[in-house]
Amino acid sequence: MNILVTGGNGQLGCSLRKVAGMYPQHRFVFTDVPEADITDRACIAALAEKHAIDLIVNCAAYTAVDRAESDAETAAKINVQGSEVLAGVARERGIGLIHISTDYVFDGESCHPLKEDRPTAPQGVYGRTKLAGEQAIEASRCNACVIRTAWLYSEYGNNFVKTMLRLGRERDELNVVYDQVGTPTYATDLAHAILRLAERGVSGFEVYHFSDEGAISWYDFAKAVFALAGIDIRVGAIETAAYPTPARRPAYSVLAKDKIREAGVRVPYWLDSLRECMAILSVPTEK
Ligand SMILES: NC(=O)C1=CN([C@@H]2O[C@H](COP(=O)(O)OP(=O)(O)OC[C@H]3O[C@@H](n4cnc5c(N)ncnc54)[C@H](OP(=O)(O)O)[C@@H]3O)[C@@H](O)[C@H]2O)C=CC1
Ligand SMILES: Cc1cn([C@H]2C[C@H](O)[C@@H](COP(=O)(O)OP(=O)(O)O[C@H]3O[C@@H](C)C(=O)[C@@H](O)[C@H]3O)O2)c(=O)[nH]c1=O
Repeated sequence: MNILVTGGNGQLGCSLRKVAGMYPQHRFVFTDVPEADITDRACIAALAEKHAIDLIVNCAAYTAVDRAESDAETAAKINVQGSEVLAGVARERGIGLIHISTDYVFDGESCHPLKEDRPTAPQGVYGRTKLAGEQAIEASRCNACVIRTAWLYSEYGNNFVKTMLRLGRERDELNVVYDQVGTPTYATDLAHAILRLAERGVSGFEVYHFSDEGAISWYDFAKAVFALAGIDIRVGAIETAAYPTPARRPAYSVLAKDKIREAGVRVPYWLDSLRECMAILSVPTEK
């Protein structure tokens, strides 16, 4: 398959680049804003034509959850219009689209793992624009698969693990919320999940949930990062009210993985994957 990856310089895009060599049967075309702005339909259509693309994997998004609250227009342009453009090109050319969405489409009121058909109710601009992106793809009637994931981290880009490592070097103590529960996802695991679904073929419109396995709070996640990194820091467990942010976040967003597991996707335990990522992060990289 010829696979066009958009948002290829983000953390998921970089993770796909890392694993691409393990899938020599496919030819990957990695792009980001300069070569393929997903809001530019002519550009995406031309790339699809030039590289005889069979499948688009969209890793591009506006992911600044708090900033989105005061920059809804940009968030909507990328997360909604961008999705519409990709779906339009996929529909026109009869090719597939794998699109990534988020646990933040849910309100967090459940206390059971969330299945794909659970009613959505995003609490902030980021979640609302991601949900509208999903809906635009479904409405286009292209062959598409939406994978909702959560708490993504990796050795690339910006994420909670790297923030904790930075704060751990700078401070002696830190407070982290313990009343928001979810599951971290190593972007490498998601990259493999995407390619597994790609190989099964994308037809109709399907939503899948994928995160790593388990359920923890951000506090537990921070503690695990510090323990694995050997960082000695006092970490206070606080409630969300004590850590005010512009965007509201779901209190519970553990995703049920039964459907994606039935599709043949492996779901690693969150701590095993965190160990894998931390081993890479602590290896000094050459300039
Ligand atoms: N990060 C997380 O915790 C989670 C992410 N997700 C979803 O997973 C997907 C991947 O996220 P992640 O890798 O973390 O995101 P990143 O923010 O790391 O990467 C997104 C990439 O998209 C690029 N981009 C932005 N606008 C455009 C555009 N108009 N055209 C093309 N590329 C563009 C960004 O470029 P630039 O940096 O220059 O803006 C960046 O390289 C997203 O759909 C996100 O919503 C879901 C759950 C959790
Ligand atoms: C840095 C920090 C954060 N927190 C809290 C704030 C928040 O409730 C929680 C997570 O913090 P962050 O802002 O790093 O994470 P956030 O940007 O909310 O992460 C989200 O990103 C988007 C893109 C998604 O799709 C989600 O799945 C999720 O991964 O931890 C603390 O309590 N103490 C701290 O020192």
